[in-house]
Amino acid sequence: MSDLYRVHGSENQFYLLDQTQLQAALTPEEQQQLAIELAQREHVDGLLVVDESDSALGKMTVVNADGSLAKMCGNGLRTVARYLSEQQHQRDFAVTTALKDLSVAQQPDLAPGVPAFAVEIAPVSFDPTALPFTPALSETPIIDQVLPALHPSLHFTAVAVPNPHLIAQVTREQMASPLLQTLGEQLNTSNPYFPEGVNVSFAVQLAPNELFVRTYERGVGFTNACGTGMAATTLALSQTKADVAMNQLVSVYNPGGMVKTWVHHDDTGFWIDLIGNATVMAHATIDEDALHRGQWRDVTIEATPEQAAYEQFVATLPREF
Ligand SMILES: N[C@@H](CCC[C@H](N)C(=O)O)C(=O)O
Repeated sequence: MSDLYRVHGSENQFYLLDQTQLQAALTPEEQQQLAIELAQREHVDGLLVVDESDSALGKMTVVNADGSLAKMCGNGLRTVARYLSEQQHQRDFAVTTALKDLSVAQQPDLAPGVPAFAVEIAPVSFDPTALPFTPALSETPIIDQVLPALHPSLHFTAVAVPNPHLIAQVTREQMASPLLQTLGEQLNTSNPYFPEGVNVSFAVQLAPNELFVRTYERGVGFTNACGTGMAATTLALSQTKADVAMNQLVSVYNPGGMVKTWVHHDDTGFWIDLIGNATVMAHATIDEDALHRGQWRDVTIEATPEQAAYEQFVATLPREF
């Protein structure tokens, strides 16, 4: 039998599979099939696959709900960090991701029974080829720019962290409107601007260094929270809005809870710390052959007490959305 864990960061939910514990690793096609099956049957946002790494404590691969691969996942990385930390008894280490080994570190619990981790979000690029977006949208980096092809007045910033994000600060009315869904769907189906799709985030400023962010994710659709989206949004607004500061903690609320972000900059460029919960909701056991066939059948799922603790924590948040 093999073990999987249902995990979440800010209710961005995944199944986590440690391939090093299997008799045979899943092929990329099998991982893709399994992610699609899990999204359909268990309504999670994707699959996090843990492998061995030559240069870090472990390696994370992110497979979206539609089977596409993601270059990074901030909420997912916190849960992988917790898994590796408990497995290998370390608190401060690195995890290999698609483009870079990223630093992760255990943090004080957010509340009783709510473990937390900080993860590095990097590398960061505003270069059109890094997202990528086409000259039909803009020939230069998009920073606080009106894009008439997308909307007559919103100011957008596009940044890869390294997965692609398009961000706009909006009013509460715009946040409540269907605009985010319309843009998210337009830019994540065949379109002349973002050939590989893009995560689209809207942000409302609640107070200085306090944001509410909602994201329509590439390969998924609406999520409760997108960790890289909240990190990218803090970075984008810290460059263009006086009310979001670099080198300070920023609170980012989302439909699934809240995280803290911190934007850094030095000679090498930008990076962002993302701090939030890493919750294990359930432990699942399944026959390894079924996993290889992408069949989520005859599974035993046992819930942990952690979700109740998380919901109690969220109930204490001063939420306006
Ligand atoms: N939810 C994630 C981001 C997952 C990847 C995204 N769907 C993509 O394809 O870029 C996060 O917490 O960062």
